[in-house]
Amino acid sequence: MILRPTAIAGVVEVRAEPAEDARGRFVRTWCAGEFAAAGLDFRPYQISLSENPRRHTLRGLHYQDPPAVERKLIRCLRGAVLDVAVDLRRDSPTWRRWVAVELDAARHNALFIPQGCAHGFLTLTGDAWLEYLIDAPYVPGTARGVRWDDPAFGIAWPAAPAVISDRDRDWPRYA
Ligand SMILES: Cc1cn([C@H]2C[C@H](O)[C@@H](COP(=O)(O)OP(=O)(O)O[C@H]3O[C@@H](C)C(=O)[C@@H](O)[C@H]3O)O2)c(=O)[nH]c1=O
Repeated sequence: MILRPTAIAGVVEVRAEPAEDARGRFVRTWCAGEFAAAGLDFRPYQISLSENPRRHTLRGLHYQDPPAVERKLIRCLRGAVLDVAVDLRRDSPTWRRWVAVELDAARHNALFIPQGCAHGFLTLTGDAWLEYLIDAPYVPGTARGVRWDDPAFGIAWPAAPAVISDRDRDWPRYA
């Protein structure tokens, strides 16, 4: 497992190092000790699955305000997505900057999103499944959002969404 920092502090791509033999592959996808060694004290509380049948489905951009903050590790179990994190920490040198990482089930890579960053993704294939490891319980009504196409961020999505929820289309602009 290789933890690769991105341009946003705390947003980390986790690259897998599969062990392969005649039977197939064995892939470590999270390890408390290896995360701690990289400065990430991340202990999952719940695991959730997001199934997206159609290509160019967009979900996000979502974040949580204190005290309902969460950190999450996101991996594509099937298909591929462009996964995006946006830095909403006003005291951060990369405030309002974004990073995008293609998560591909065949590569087993994942993206770690710290608290204070918004997250969203666009599916690049049909039938894209995302697994979330999240360090907090789900509390309905605590999700916040910003718009995927907000000019405050200028995210270079490779395509416009073909499927998006009304809620995600209508999030307020970031002030
Ligand atoms: C997020 C979530 C939703 N739900 C329920 C609520 C609702 O009935 C249904 C769909 O919820 P949502 O519309 O919020 O799902 P979705 O838009 O996929 O929300 C997710 O988006 C991505 C971008 C993230 O980063 C995630 O943290 C999460 O916010 O699932 C849970 O039971 N547990 C959860 O953790």
